[in-house]
Amino acid sequence: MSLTYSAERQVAVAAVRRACALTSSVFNKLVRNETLTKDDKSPVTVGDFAAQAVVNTILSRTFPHDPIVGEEDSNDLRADTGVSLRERVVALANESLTAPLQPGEDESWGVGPTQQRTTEDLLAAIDRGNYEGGRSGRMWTLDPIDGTKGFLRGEQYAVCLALIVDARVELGVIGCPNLPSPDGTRGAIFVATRGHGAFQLPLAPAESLATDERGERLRIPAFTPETLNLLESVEKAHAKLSFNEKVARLLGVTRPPTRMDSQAKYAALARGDGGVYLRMPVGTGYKEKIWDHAPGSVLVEEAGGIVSDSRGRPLDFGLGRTLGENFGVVAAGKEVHAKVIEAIQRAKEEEAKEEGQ
Ligand SMILES: Nc1ncnc2c1ncn2[C@@H]1O[C@H](COP(=O)(O)O)[C@@H](O)[C@H]1OP(=O)(O)O
Ligand SMILES: [Mg+2]
Ligand SMILES: [Mg+2]
Ligand SMILES: [Mg+2]
Repeated sequence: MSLTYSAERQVAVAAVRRACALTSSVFNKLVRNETLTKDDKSPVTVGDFAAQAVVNTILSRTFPHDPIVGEEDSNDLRADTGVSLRERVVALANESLTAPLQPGEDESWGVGPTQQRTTEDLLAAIDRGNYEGGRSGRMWTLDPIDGTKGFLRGEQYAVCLALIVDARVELGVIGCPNLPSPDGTRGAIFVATRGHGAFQLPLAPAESLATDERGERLRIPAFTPETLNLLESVEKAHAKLSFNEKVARLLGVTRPPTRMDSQAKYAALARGDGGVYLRMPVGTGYKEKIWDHAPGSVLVEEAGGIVSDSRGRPLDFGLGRTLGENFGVVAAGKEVHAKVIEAIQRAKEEEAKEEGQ
């Protein structure tokens, strides 16, 4: 029987919940000059930095020896001579960390409010995320705001955390503050432990909720070509959407794709809102990051699906901070997955013919 990782699950869920509350409140107050552009031209906000400081601080209290592969680092904040960005991050992180005990939190796992931290403590906490990754041992991987562009548009984004042991993802937690539910509310948290299923929990649990709540179990349903549709990026620079169109046609898909930012796509797939997550490289040599796929992959696998690259090879989380040689990502229920891999081959042949003309 596989390990249940109960302590890790409790701590990870609590950390993601606190970070989601933080990012939601930041969005409502965000001003233009609280966003920086990183060297790779992608945006990062005070919310990304503060959420990474909060999650890493919470993880490090219970698991002080676990390394963390986090997306952000503190270099730009330290270099910020205007002080304002840095101080905003510190204030936001402290507000989140010192907030009273939340429903669903269990102090016996070392989860709950902490003391105020200094600026240096919090910058160091962000930099706990600088682990290079690798094939052996335990490590966490964190994307404090996955889909920053979606976050800035007020659309989908996710706070994503996973525990990887010997290159295998054992636990994944995805907080989606803006994901709509059929009952008209917004926000949900998704949790999967390898061998123990995928679950959806309320983002803000009711006061009465027991601390060992398991939530609603998720299973990917069966699809026909009529009910199937693709889940894909909003940003054209992140995935080759013209290729997705070919694959959809070859699969006989008639419904339009659902475009959403972030690993909310994996969450939607796990609960049956869309049948295929397809992400093909745009050809710029960008290497996918482990924090962009680790929690989503265990969630979909535990909901009965398969996650691979576009050639059908498993994603390799043991190569460092990136997925290395994996080419694209395909996630879907078992039957659909095999058909998608086949359709990708045919779409590639079509593309080669078109280019040869
Ligand atoms: N050039 C790129 N190609 C593919 N993905 C990228 C690229 N630049 C950033 N990303 C990351 O892709 C993910 C978003 O993909 P999607 O379009 O599916 O939402 C994010 O993790 C985003 O980082 P970030 O976490 O900084 O938002
Ligand atoms: Mg980013
Ligand atoms: Mg990301
Ligand atoms: Mg991010």
